[in-house]
Amino acid sequence: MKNLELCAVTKAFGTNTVLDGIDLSVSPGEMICLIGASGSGKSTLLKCLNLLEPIDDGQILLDGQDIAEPGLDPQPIRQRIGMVFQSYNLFPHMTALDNALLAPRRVLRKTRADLLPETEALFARFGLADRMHHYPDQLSGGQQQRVAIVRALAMQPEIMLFDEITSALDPELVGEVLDVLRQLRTEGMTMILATHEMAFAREAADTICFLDNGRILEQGAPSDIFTAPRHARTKSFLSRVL
Ligand SMILES: Nc1ncnc2c1ncn2[C@@H]1O[C@H](COP(=O)(O)OP(=O)(O)OP(=O)(O)O)[C@@H](O)[C@H]1O
Repeated sequence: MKNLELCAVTKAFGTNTVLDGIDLSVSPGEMICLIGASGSGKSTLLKCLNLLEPIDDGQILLDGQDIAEPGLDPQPIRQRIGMVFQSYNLFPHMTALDNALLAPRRVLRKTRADLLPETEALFARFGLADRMHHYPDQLSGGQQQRVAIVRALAMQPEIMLFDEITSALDPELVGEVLDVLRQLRTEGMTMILATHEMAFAREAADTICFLDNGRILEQGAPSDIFTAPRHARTKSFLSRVL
């Protein structure tokens, strides 16, 4: 059973068609890397899945339910599909722990005491046990991004979306954030990420989707896409970035 299915998803900003009939099936535990040139629609696709952008046509089926139907309350869906952005967006006046507790307290309506054991365990799992009580400006960029991931995981999502989460980091901090993704993958989290980290995509993804002008031009195992791309445009993109 596929748990997320996109059928002919279309999205335009004015006359600019940014997603042009995207079909994509996402299996439980699968890691999909979206690759493609700047402006090809990767971020917009992730935002549509998180209901931050409405789609114009098509369906987004989560366990068979069309979550893109106008008028649906996005909140319960966002609980199930978490998203992490390039900018960590942590509240500067709150500790890392309080940042992570905020949404579950409000949305899941659980008390701090109820949430503490599992949230502390999340910090520990991602090597942040000694940083929980620090404020964002006391943390490195890599640590802040890992806190942002922990904050999203605290909502116990079934699917995680990551939008260029290492792009703002100094090169020496990228590895620690990619390690979190590797760990989530071994734990069976379903993930879709937009990334320019080709080496990581090649090593860690189950499926690579190459986006070109709002279309998935080709998709497949990294070994196929990276070694024998079928389309000239994929080839040309890879020759520029590898
Ligand atoms: N809110 C918006 N309003 C108007 N146009 C937008 C908006 N968001 C994105 N676009 C346009 O949609 C297209 C796709 O942008 P998108 O950010 O999805 O690409 P991307 O593949 O993620 O690029 P990058 O790798 O640079 O992040 C671009 O032409 C962009 O200018």
